[in-house]
Amino acid sequence: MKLELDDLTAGHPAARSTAQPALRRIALQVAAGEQVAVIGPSGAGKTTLLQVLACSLPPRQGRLRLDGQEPWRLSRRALQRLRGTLFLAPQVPPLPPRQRVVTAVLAARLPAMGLWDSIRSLFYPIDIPAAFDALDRFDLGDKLFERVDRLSGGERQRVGLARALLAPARLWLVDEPLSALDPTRARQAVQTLTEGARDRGATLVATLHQVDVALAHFPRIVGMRDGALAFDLPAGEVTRERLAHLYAQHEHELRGEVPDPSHHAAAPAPVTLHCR
Ligand SMILES: Nc1ncnc2c1ncn2[C@@H]1O[C@H](COP(=O)(O)OP(=O)(O)OP(=O)(O)O)[C@@H](O)[C@H]1O
Repeated sequence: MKLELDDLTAGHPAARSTAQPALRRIALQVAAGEQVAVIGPSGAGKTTLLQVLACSLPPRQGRLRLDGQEPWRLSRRALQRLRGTLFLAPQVPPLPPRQRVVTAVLAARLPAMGLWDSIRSLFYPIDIPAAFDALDRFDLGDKLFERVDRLSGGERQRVGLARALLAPARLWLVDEPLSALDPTRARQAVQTLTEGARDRGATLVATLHQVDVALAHFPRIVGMRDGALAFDLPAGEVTRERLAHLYAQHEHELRGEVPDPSHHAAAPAPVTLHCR
């Protein structure tokens, strides 16, 4: 799916009237099948950007187009259909606690199911092998029939991500997918996500606090700060200086070892910035 944001401003309905908009005059184009990581300090507007792309928050000004269509000009039914082709993985996946993992994962397919199959799948999982496959790619095959409330936070987060592999979506919007994962699992998870999106030809936009993971796995990096785009660059051009500027006064949020691509010739040791 192709994304176009044109001079787009957006804010949350519950925000104070004196607060500046969470997104200010964003201009961004993402080609179908592209993979983009959005980084920036807390409060930069990363989640809000995903909410706008997921058509859950309308722009106040400017224009959003998904595959050339302006979602907020569509009929309610057409908007619903369009939403069925988007997959949003929020920071905390909304998994019903008493549900079995298999049912929770297969729920990702609901947008493509008829009413009867949707109801039936809540009681009799329709495609258990596919659920196992998706979970197994996140190293969770043994949790297939476990209840959601018996999983750890990191396991729940990976179940939420496994849903992407089953969703009938052309756009994956993944909000801070690694917050509950240790570094090894985080790298595996992001690898599975990027491969899964590539295999399906889906566009992938992920917000990430782990800058090193973003630079290692995503070809394009968008830096946000104070609701605006700070930069939009190939990963190889995101230097330590740019990151220092992006995270100025928020240095404690910069996580991971960030190699400086501008000094590759001198082959320096990676510089550890800070860990939260
Ligand atoms: N539901 C809400 N109601 C009112 N204001 C909100 C709401 N959600 C976010 N905001 C405000 O919008 C701005 C951007 O928040 P957003 O969650 O998009 O940032 P973020 O970059 O995703 O932060 P984090 O990295 O901490 O998740 C912040 O100033 C925040 O206070």
